[in-house]
Amino acid sequence: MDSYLKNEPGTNAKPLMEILHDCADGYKKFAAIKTAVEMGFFEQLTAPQTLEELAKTLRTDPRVTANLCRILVSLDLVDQENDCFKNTALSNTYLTAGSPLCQREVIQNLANGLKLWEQLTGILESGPLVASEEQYFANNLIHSLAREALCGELQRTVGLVTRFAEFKKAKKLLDLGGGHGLYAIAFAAANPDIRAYVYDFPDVAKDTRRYIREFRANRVEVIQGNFFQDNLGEGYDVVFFSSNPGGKNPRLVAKIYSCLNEGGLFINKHCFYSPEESSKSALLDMEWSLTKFAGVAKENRVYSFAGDLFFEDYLDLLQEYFNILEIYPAQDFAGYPLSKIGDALDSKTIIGTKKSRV
Ligand SMILES: C[S@@+](CC[C@H](N)C(=O)[O-])C[C@H]1O[C@@H](n2cnc3c(N)ncnc32)[C@H](O)[C@@H]1O
Repeated sequence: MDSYLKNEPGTNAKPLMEILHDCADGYKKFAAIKTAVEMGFFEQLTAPQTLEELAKTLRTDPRVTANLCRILVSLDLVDQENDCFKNTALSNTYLTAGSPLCQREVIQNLANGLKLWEQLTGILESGPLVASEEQYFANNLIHSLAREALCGELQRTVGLVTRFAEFKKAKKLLDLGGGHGLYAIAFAAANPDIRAYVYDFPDVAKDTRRYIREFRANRVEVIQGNFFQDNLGEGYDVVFFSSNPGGKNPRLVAKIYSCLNEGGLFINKHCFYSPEESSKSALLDMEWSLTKFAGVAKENRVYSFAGDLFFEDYLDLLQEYFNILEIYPAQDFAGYPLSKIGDALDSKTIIGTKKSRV
């Protein structure tokens, strides 16, 4: 044992210490931002305040409050001028409750993910936690997706679709597995002739209606159903299908084809795999495998479900039903590098028109 006391280790500890330092640093910064959001720091700091004023209004300990403010200054979320602190443009836009772009749901969603990671030992021993798809999506996920999409992905995606002549003359649009419905809402806003329908599970409908009210979208309605089992309706000029179980599933292609009018647009926006691709991210794969759905079976890679096709095979199938107009890579529309966990990386948006006969 003496040799451990006398001699420095033969293997340098620095790489390990760097990993651990980054982990601890990230965790502390996340806790600081989450706490500041939850305690209302950013609402207070829309106007300059001294530490004493801030601590008094928030009823917080002045010394700990001072330290939190210093962290927020180091992260460029708060500016300090003399004795006063106030929000930067970044936190004013994305961290104050009144802003439609407020990302507090994203922060909550990240925290929900971390809580799952805390159960990793139990999950390793006993297997993934089970949720029904309906419950899983009815928690905070769609709110997080909604607010994150508003940071750029939604506007870019809508911009890709609205340039097509078929969209300009469309009257009826289906946002399949639309969740928050913001895509349907934005499409309806871009074309005053469109009536849009957001199709999702019954448990999600009340949340979709909240967004419809928030954005005063009076030409957007909700359809409740399970798209694997139920009818999708008919007579659509556009079907938009983004980030869903079933997005790469061959069973839904003919169903989507049937609900479209002749020449109608199908937009499929999903994260695809090629046969030689084993993983997009080990961390995302792990988080994906911490839970499983009661209905649709997940595969081991992030955003993969049993029965999914590889990109080339799915495209071959689509081409039997649709004339493919464009395939846009992720950088043309996705949130990355805005995306909170880089999970939009490698998505594609495929746009096609319905063939007259198959
Ligand atoms: C990841 S969210 C995507 C929401 C939105 N399309 C977007 O791109 O941000 C998936 C949505 O599909 C819905 N969904 C999943 N499976 C479904 C099914 N079988 N039938 C109807 N909706 C479903 C979920 O409830 C959820 O709202």
